[in-house]
Amino acid sequence: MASVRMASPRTREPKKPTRLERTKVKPRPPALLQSVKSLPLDYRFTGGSPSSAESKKGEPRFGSLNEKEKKEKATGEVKVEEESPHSSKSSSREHRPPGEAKDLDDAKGNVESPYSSTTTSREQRTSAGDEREVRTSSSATSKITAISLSRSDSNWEDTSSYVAKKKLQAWCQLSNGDWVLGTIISSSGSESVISLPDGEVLRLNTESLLPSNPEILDGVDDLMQLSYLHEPSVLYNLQFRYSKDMIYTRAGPVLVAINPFKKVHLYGNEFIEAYRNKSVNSPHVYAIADNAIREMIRDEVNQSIIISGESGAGKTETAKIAMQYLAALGGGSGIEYEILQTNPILEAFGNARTLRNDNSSRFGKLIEIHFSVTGKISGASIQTCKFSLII
Ligand SMILES: Nc1ncnc2c1ncn2[C@@H]1O[C@H](COP(=O)(O)OP(=O)(O)OP(=O)(O)O)[C@@H](O)[C@H]1O
Repeated sequence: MASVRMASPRTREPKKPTRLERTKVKPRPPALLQSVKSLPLDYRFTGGSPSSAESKKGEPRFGSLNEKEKKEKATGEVKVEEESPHSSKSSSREHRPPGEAKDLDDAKGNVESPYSSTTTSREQRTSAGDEREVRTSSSATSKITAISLSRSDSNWEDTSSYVAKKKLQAWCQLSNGDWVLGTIISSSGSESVISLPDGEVLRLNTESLLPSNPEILDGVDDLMQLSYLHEPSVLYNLQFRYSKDMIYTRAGPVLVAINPFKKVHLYGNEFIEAYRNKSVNSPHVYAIADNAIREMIRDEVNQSIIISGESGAGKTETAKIAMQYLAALGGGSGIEYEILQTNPILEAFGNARTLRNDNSSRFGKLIEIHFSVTGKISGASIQTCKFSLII
């Protein structure tokens, strides 16, 4: 027996998007990046890894690009649990990544994607089985708190000094919390003079500057690839990708998703086939679901996918997307269609409009999808629960 569990619990969150507005990340000079609000000053982010933004030839492309951008470059059970404690954080920038968006353009037949939110996923394994957690958070205005790093705890002093001496670009945080990428003009002693994109020149403590990653790392699909992992670098990378409709980014085993609040060409049969055939390796919910079902069949161990995030982050939609993939791979008997059709019924009775989400789930869900030995869906069960926190 094996099972894959998908859960989307809400985490506590402030009532309104406040932190995101505090961090402003400005794109590199050549890039069309816009300043992005980030977490409060007392927050620090640490990112994951880099990944090439460019998609491989022959692979379906993810994310839609405008013309200008184009030019630029067994036996088991699957449990789907959905709750919705609002708690995911994320911030967004208006930087746009080059690679994955192109994949989306090439992908045709993504007619089935009414989704447009961001999500984050994690993978956890237990002795009883594999467990994955997916955290979702609202788009550009959400905050990313999963990875935090305090400056005081970091050892950027030496690096900052080097950056200052080389007159390289560095991140500096303004009094309002916004992050700005500036160019170091000079550095003497503990002070550095930095020029901001808007022409403003500031004299700051050299130690307060954070080194920027080389441009070649802009838009990497895994935050782990970033040379410098700190709040502005993570925010910059996420915003860069988001601007290219690349809403999914890896942070090691975790999948970070930014809610686009619009239709993105990332879903549909063509993408499902692409991930099923392993012809594409871009971060995606499909990839998470694919790994879960493959490991379930291979190891005969139940799998869990946990989706978490604040209200409106896209947990419910992400769960649907994952179920869509599982149904496509394990379907055939027709029961998968019935399972998918439970969503509108549950939402009709259990959803309500809130300040944060017009279609907010007012209950938690644990969906179990059972598979036969051959890997086909044999049944499912859905459990609901109340939320202790109602916003
Ligand atoms: N992948 C996506 N692509 C496009 N839009 C999305 C996507 N995910 C979410 N959205 C949009 O965001 C809205 C909120 O998403 P969703 O209801 O899934 O959030 P939630 O985290 O479940 O919220 P709550 O906890 O309040 O139930 C959706 O109605 C949809 O318009």
